[in-house]
Amino acid sequence: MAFQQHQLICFDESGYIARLIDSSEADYASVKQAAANAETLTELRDDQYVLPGFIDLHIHAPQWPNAGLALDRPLNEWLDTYTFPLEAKYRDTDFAKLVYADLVHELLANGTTTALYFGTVHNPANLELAKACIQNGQRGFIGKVAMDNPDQTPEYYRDASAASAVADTEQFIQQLTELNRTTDLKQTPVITPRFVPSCTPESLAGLGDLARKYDLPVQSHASESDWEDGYAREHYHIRDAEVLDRYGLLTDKAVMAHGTMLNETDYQLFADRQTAIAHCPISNVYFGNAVLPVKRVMAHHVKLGLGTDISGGYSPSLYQNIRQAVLSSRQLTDGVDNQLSPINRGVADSAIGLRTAFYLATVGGAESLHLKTGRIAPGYLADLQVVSLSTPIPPDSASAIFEKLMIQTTKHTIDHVFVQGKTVK
Ligand SMILES: Nc1nc2[nH]cnc2c(=O)[nH]1
Repeated sequence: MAFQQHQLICFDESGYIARLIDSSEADYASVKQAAANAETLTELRDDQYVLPGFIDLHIHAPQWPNAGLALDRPLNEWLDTYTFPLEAKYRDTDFAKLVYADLVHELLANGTTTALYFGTVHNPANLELAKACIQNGQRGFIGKVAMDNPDQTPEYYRDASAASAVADTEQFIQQLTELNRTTDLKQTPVITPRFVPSCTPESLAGLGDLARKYDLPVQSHASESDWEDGYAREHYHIRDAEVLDRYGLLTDKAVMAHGTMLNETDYQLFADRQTAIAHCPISNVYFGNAVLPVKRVMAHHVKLGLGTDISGGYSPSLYQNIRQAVLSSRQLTDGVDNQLSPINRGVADSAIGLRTAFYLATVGGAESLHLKTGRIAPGYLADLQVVSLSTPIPPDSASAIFEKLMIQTTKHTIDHVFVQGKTVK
């Protein structure tokens, strides 16, 4: 990660970064003047900094109205009590339109330029999410949620059968392909079995086939909580990750959320399949039953990004999740039971720093989605955020500026956001 001062970042017509021009280069002044003349120059103040836009690698769009509410039950009870009743409301497309416009706007305001979304079972509502992304200027990866297991889903909110879960997923792929003809900001359909407990073996198999047929990304949850981890062992007699793999769902374009209870064998499987994990550190405090050992996962060369997991996580800000990723990793290192001796209390050498957490929110997410974004470099998408740092005494080094930005940025100090070269905030 490098800090550069007084550079021009030039965008091309397709929204990519064409060139970075240092102030020592011969044409710096002339290129800057030409941009000023064409009224395409954005000039920054001394207290403003450019960062790559963030990639939210796991978010449930329909749960936005519940963000900050109802986190008092374990995962399976929380789904039944709070989450499924809310998601069922998206059969009303007007309700979906209202919520999704607000959510996409909020994420962009927080510097999130790409998001990997779970929708609901309802395709008209999922299409509204895609339209909200296009209208507000965000790159969305969007999944029609598949959940057809009558033992684990309520009658009022489930796919009627495995066949209809798969057919509706295929319909959504086609609908999004059609919608994409109207825009340069392509929205990507994602194969989305909710998680192993919500699905029958038949729907998991059908969705694995669709992922292969269309070569599309896949998203689901993996070994989040003792309960989910135990469900696979009880019902399939293998581990959760192995169930997903059995049905062709661990691909190099797959992103599995949480993974807090994955073991070393699972990490190796993820690495072999080049499947990514979406780390959701705020949500994991509530439902994860453990801290994801980010360093250990990265040592296995598993791709890893950062997600808000609205509304299991309460904040739409990846800055907040960057901070929590660091905090949780420090508690993992030290341990939390003060009755134990320091040597037995934690998992040594688990702490990560802000740079690693920032990497997850940018490059880690981008690589998980095979996107040329997350870096400020020629050939990368111009997905950027301009943040300001108000401080009476300016920090005296690039690393101090970076640290303060990571800890103190709120949506109110994010001044501009660009997606694919276009201003969206
Ligand atoms: N955190 C979280 N975990 C899940 N597992 C299955 N569905 C969900 C969900 O909506 N949120």
